[in-house]
Amino acid sequence: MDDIETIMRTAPVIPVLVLDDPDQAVAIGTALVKGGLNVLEVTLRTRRALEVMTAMTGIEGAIVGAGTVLDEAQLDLALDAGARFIVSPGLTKRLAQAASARRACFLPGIANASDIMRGLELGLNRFKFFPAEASGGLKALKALAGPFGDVRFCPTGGITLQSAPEWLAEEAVLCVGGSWLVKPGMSMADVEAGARAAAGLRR
Ligand SMILES: O=C(O)C(=O)C[C@H](O)[C@H](O)COP(=O)(O)O
Repeated sequence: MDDIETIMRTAPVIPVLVLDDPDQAVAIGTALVKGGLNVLEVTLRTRRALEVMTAMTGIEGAIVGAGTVLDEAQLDLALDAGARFIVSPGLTKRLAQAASARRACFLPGIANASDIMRGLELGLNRFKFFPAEASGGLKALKALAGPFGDVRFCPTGGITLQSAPEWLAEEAVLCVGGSWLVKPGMSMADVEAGARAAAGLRR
């Protein structure tokens, strides 16, 4: 079975994907994996997101999870559609308990010390730091890492290929997430080249 730490350590960058066409999604996912980014977060923000995710689970080498999971119903739908991990922008007790009951690999979002403490009470210590730049950026992450020495993060929100290295240099950061890897109008060659650049970032 997967665990969230292993998934976070698989690649330095997790592409955050907003896709609505399963065929196009498979092409994009294949290009990302070819470029070296194996962990793919499919946000449940589009009408066909679950279908997209299921289609992408067939890509060889891909570890496909669901993002923007806001409640228990979405958690169940995502897991049933083949999600190997679940990302949420925030952390609620109900969602965390449902994820634990289903033994899901769960990466909830936190933005401050109280969020982290709530997560620790629920047995969690791997979090998405979201929205990373808007919540104070690297300065805030460094400050939060002080009192919570065993906690590790995947900062997401406002991060770019240019800013990713300084985040990844932090011991508390296992990977970063970002939507910059796939933007409308990009060719598959562009997606693959962008993935290769991101996959080459050092931690
Ligand atoms: O949909 C979710 O569940 C989210 O948490 C939001 C995404 O992670 C960010 O939108 C990605 O941030 P950008 O790279 O700045 O676009």
